[in-house]
Amino acid sequence: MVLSMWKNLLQTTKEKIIQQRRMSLYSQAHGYEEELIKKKFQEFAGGSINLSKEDNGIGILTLNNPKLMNAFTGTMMLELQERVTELENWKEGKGLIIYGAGNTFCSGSDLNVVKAISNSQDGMNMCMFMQNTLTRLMRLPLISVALVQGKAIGGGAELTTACDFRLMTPGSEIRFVHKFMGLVPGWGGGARLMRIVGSGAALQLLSGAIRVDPERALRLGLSEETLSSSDEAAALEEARAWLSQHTEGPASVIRAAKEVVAVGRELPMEAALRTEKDIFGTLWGGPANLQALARRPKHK
Ligand SMILES: CC[C@H](C(=O)O)C(=O)SCCNC(=O)CCNC(=O)[C@H](O)C(C)(C)COP(=O)(O)OP(=O)(O)OC[C@H]1O[C@@H](n2cnc3c(N)ncnc32)[C@H](O)[C@@H]1OP(=O)(O)O
Repeated sequence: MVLSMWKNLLQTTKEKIIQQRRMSLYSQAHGYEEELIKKKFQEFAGGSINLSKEDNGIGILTLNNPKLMNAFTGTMMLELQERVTELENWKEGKGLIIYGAGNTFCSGSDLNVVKAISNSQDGMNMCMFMQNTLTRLMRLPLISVALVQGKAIGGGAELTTACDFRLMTPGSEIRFVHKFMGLVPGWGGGARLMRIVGSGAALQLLSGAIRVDPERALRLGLSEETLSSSDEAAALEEARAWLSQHTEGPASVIRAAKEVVAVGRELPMEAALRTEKDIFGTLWGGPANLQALARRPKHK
């Protein structure tokens, strides 16, 4: 009787944590009209967002619009939301690599779309749609990596900040060009950049639209490593190898490690501690814990 009660409590705790983390940032209460903007996005087709979920728990998400440097069309924004929902429901997932087709990352919104939605209502709905989607991406219980080859420009630069880590190839560049558009980041990239590199560096990168090459990115803590190859296939293999050192082990444990850091990143201290306690409770005495105790591992 006690065991089944314990299992039910654990399942409820897990579901509670997941549900809380999945709630969208914006709803109608914020004036957000999701169905309206989704309908508008449908008018701007082109490109795709492809997701491959592998048996080893690593997902590969490809931004696929190489003719336009992987700029986001309207349907690509819709597909990104669909892929994030798929990833939220992938219980075996441990890691995610996001990269662009054609040896370049992403040049932000398709400027043809930007021109067509330059009115306030559409612009604000696009902003809230992409902030909702990228916040959910950031909160996925997977360790995520943006593999930056070529250019990550504007919204593309913002997308890199929604990942836990960035890996860059020689000659690649992250650049927040928003000021040249008479804008500031709208996909949440300003708030996330500040938390990654600090307010001073974030303000310099935004106000100066500074070209961040791999060396500068390492200095700022914006990139973890500069890969050795610029070639698409080789760079992807290097990124897989880098990620695999962080995703080896049971999915339940890897996913919980990301959750603990994600709540620590976002919640006030006492709420983060209480949520960490809940996450700890989902693992204590669980299969991975009991198997480890049976093995009595030595960490020499
Ligand atoms: C909140 C996000 C924000 C918003 O939504 O308001 C944005 O992200 S706005 C968009 C910000 N992005 C840009 O301003 C990037 C514009 N593009 C470039 O600066 C360059 O294309 C660059 C640096 C990415 C690459 O330059 P390169 O010389 O290597 O290539 P091309 O410029 O010849 O580009 C090839 C081809 O792609 C088209 N292209 C590139 N980026 C976009 C884009 N964002 N939207 C639409 N089309 C884009 C470019 O026009 C070329 O096509 P072609 O038919 O040959 O002219």
